[in-house]
Amino acid sequence: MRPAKDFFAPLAVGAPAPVHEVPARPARMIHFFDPSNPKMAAKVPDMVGTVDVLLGNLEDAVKAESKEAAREGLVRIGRDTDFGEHTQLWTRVNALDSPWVLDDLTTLVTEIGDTLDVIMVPKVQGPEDIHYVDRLLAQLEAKAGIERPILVHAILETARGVANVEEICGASPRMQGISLGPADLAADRRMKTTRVGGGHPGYLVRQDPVAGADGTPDYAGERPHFQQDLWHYTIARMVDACAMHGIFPYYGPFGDIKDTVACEDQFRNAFLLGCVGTWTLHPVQVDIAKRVFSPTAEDVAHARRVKEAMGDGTGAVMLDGKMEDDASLKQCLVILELADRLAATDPELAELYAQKEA
Ligand SMILES: CCC(=O)SCCNC(=O)CCNC(=O)[C@H](O)C(C)(C)COP(=O)(O)OP(=O)(O)OC[C@H]1O[C@@H](n2cnc3c(N)ncnc32)[C@H](O)[C@@H]1OP(=O)(O)O
Ligand SMILES: O=CC(=O)O
Ligand SMILES: [Mg+2]
Repeated sequence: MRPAKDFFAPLAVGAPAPVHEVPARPARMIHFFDPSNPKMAAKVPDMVGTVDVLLGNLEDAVKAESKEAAREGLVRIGRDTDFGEHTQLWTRVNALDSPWVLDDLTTLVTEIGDTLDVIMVPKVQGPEDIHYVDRLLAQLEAKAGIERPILVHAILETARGVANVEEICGASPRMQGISLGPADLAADRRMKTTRVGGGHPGYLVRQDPVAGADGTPDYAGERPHFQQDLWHYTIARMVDACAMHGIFPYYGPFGDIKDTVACEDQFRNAFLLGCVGTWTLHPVQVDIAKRVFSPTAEDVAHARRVKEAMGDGTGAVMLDGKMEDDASLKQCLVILELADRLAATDPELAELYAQKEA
């Protein structure tokens, strides 16, 4: 165990000092692209300013024969693209047990380390994986003369990772956040869904049978049933672990690209539970993520009214027939803080929230 006094010490001579607080930069959508795919790569410059995060993916979904081309493509994109003030560049490197990850980390940090904000590490099993990446990044940062630490984001996609999620979140001051990886997690847990995220029509609860004419339960009769969320437990656990450690939770992939309705539902469930963003795999998912992970103008206006009505923040008041008090004010402050942060980088939202105020 690293004692508290050493937690924020750089892990290599010459490496930048770790951050004490993870910067709360908007990351409503982490937009995945394959840097080895010329069509997708060509779209990156035009996406700057339209998405919060562009992520050059090197892991799953990139063919083995294209791993090197993807790495080189990302280096080119990192060097040649102006990401502006508000779009971050992240990468997802290959898994720690793969033959590619050492070259991914070495190449990316030394070639474009000053442009990369966050490195997403897949299939994290426990804090030991983060410790390995932490020390290696410090050595590479020192070698490359990088002045601010590159942050680390873990994907929660193994049963062992879920069991260790609190320790993973607290493993390093580099930890920026965690994403749910429902596809690998389903496989690792031996769940019986073949979908990439989202619900399943078989996972449901059904209303009790009503009594038939003879007073006994009519098991064959019409009984409403409701599909449940397969991912609720894991997302809730991830949100608690992240909140406890002051880092950020994210929903991951929603693979049914054509089902934009269910995608929006899944994103909104994650938003309501505390996630700050999601992955977007296709351009069609970007606006959905932007809409869902930005508070509505109505929510912001309501939060402002509660804040106003609560005066010094203590006591209880009635507003529109509902009780508001110190705790509900805190809920409203979460919305207002998020709205202010997003409005600072998104002029459309700034205008929307200001209009509602007027
Ligand atoms: C499940 C576990 C995980 O690890 S999920 C994370 C890994 N997976 C990914 O990163 C997948 C990323 N997305 C993709 O590969 C593609 O979007 C997939 C799903 C294959 C669909 O591609 P495609 O059949 O070309 O779609 P399309 O014809 O509707 O595309 C229209 C135009 O948009 C482009 N496009 C597609 N996806 C992206 C993207 N992520 N970023 C930027 N551009 C994208 C396509 O190239 C196509 O362009 P054009 O109009 O032909 O010039
Ligand atoms: O990497 C993501 C997943 O769902 O697996
Ligand atoms: Mg995965």
